[in-house]
Formats: sequence, C-alpha cells, structure tokens
Amino acid sequence: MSTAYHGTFIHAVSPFQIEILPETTVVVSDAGVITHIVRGDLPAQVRELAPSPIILGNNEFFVPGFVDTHVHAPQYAYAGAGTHVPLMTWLTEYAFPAEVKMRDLDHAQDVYSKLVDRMVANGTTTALYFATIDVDPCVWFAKIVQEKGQRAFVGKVCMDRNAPPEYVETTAESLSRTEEFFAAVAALKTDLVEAVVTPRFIPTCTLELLRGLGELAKRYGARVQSHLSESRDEVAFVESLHPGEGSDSDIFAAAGLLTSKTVMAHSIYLSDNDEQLLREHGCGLAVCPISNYFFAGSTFPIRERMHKGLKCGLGTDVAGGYSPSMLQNVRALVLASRGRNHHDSTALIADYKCGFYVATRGGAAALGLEGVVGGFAVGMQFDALRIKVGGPSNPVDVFPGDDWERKFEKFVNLGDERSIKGVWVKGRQIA
Ligand SMILES: O=c1[nH]c(=O)c2nc[nH]c2[nH]1
Ligand SMILES: [Zn+2]
Repeated sequence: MSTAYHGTFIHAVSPFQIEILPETTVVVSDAGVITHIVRGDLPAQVRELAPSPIILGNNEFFVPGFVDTHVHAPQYAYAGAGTHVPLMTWLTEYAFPAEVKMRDLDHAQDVYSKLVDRMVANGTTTALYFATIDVDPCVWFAKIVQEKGQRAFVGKVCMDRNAPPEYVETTAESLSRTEEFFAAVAALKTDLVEAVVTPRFIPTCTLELLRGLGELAKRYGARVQSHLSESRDEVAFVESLHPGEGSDSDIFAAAGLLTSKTVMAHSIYLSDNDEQLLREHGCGLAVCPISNYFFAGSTFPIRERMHKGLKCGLGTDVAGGYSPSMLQNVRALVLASRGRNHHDSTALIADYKCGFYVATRGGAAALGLEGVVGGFAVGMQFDALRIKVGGPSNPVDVFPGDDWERKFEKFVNLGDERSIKGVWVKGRQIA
C-alpha cells in the first residue's frame, strides 16, 4: 500500500538554489520509494493509490532528512566537554578513554541509544559513523541503529600504533576483526546498515595496516572512511612519521584507500596535488565546521573546493564537534565562511542555502547516494522531515507576510528538534 503526503516540499537543488513545491502530493510506495510527485490539488487518482493521505497543516513543510557524513558514536558520552585542548591531547585525555569504556555493553547501550535518538530527533536520517576498535560493541551499535531505523554506515576503527596499550591492536588483529565485523553486519540482513573500512588516521595506522585495509576494501567493494590533513599538529606528526613519503592523500592513495566509496573527514590542509588526487578518485569530503573551530586552526574553503569539483558533505564530528545537530553545523559553516571572508575579501561566502545543500544533497553525493536520498524526485527514497514553524514552544516565530522562503530560512537559522515533528527513513516513520 502506498502513502501520500500533501503540502509544501522544500529541497536544495544546487548549492545556490532551493526549490519550493507548494500544494504538492508525493506518493511513496511500500518499499519507501517516491513513485509520483503531483503539483496542485490532491488528485483523485492518488486517493485510489493511497486512501489516507497525510496532509500538512499551516506553517508545515517537508524537507529531506539530514546526512551526517562524520560522527564518532562513542564520543557522544562527553559531547559538550573537552573543548579546551588540541587534537592530540584531546585524543589521549577524552576520545580513547571514552572508546575503551564501550567494552561495558550496558554503558554502550546507554550512550549509543541516546545518541541515535538525539540525532533522529534533530533530523539526521543518514549517518556515517566511527565506532571503536572492539568488535562486540561495534556489532551492538549496528543493532541499535538497525532497531531505530536510521540509515547508517558503521566503521570498526582500526589502530595498530601510537595508541594507549589498552586500546591498540596488532596489524593482524585489526584486519581479522574488520572482517569479523563485516560478517556480523552482513548477518543482520538489512539494507539500511552497512560496515565501513575505517583506519582511524595515518598516525595510528602502520603502512602495512593501511595496505591491508586497502585490499579488504577492494575485496568487499566496501566504503572507506578516515581523517585526512585535519590539523597542524596532525600534519606535522605524519611528516615526522613518514619523511619524504608525501601528504596524507599520497599515503592513502598508495594504500588503495582513495576510492569513489571513500569519505575523508576534515581535509583542511590540501595542496593542489591532494585536491587532484581526491577529485580523480571521486572521494567525498566530510566538512566539520564546529570541530574545525577547535582543532583545525583554519576554515575549510567550501565554495572554492566545490567549485573545483570536490564532493563535500557536512559532518558534526561528534564529539570533536560538540553538537549532534546538523542545523547547528549548517550555521557554524555559514559563520566560518563569513569569518574567512572578513580576513580575505576574495574568499567565497557560503550562505544558508549552501549550508542546507551540503547537509542534505551534498552529503548524499559525498556518500555516493545521489539520486537515492537528499532531495525529492520520482525514484528517490523517502527520507524526509516534517517541519513546523510557529506556535507555542517552537523556536521559530512566524508573522503575517512570511512566505515559504522566509519560513524555510528561519527554520535553518532558528529551528531545532522542537520544529521537527516527524522523521521518515525509506518511507518508514521512525520519529
Ligand atoms: O576530530 C577527530 N576526532 C577523532 O576521534 C580523531 N581521531 C583521529 N583524528 C580525529 N579527529
Ligand atoms: Zn572525526
């Protein structure tokens, strides 16, 4: 049985253009795929296909669900804390201990459930996750996202050097556990949760491990994620570990880890050669503006990089970024690009439309899901948010004369989970 949704639909069709479809009916099949988009009054033909259409009220509209291209699930336990130290210190003092604690599966259940609930409430329908180095808590996490119905790509983190003795693997363990995790996720038999090859970053992975993971990614046709050229201290550390062996991009490329199914987080410090390598291999980049304020020491030049053909999505980077809200990250992206322009008037500014684009369609493209999620079109899957502005306890006030464009812009700049009244993934309502 199909379901019909009638009202106003708003999505980004490019980094510069928002399309508003008022008085529109979207019909979604049992399989969660959009089969019809009809403008105008609710057509009689739709009543036959979908006898109980969902009709939006005043000040309501649908937008595509958000795509978070970079999240560390176990770090949610301390999100909002640890904002005073640089990356390498933060990893030792906050990230690694929090990840070790996931070995306590009751604690893992608590943190992971709260994170996924919070992300869904904030409208994130797709996420690319880092978990931890241990297989059991990773499988636990995959089951939690499966139960909650979010579309998720989950990585068992790999590290065979420069990590605490209680939180490091041998090269052989890291590779065999990755395969174990792939088998466990395949056994879940779900098309919404997928395992991802996940070297943490070059400082914690030997070249032997990187090469082994490159081979696994090829053999499984798997997605890959890692961090790339993310901060000055990380870049200096890689230079000291691999003098004369090139940049992070060169090292990942040599290991076979740059593919069209790769998403690299941060990617701040890129030479022309790095940009060319990432573009040629069709990699996606996860831009994490809140986290960049704290760790990167520089702003990702998003408009310039998109113009050069690099596929950019938005990432919260919980908990290097303190907020799991994609809207908060859209705003941080816009503010950061404006700040960059204040220092260099030739720097291009990303506005709220651009921010919304990278949070939805851009993120989908970075993950190779263009034409699947991130917008509304026949043949795409229905991952959507029902938004309401105005009314008591809504952070967005509306006034006479506010048209759809203004209501949408207010939602992007002022909205939060109180404005998100329903969340659908592949046609199924999950919140
Ligand atoms: O923001 C980050 N969070 C992490 O957990 C991490 N690990 C390596 N590099 C990292 N950057
Ligand atoms: Zn990260």
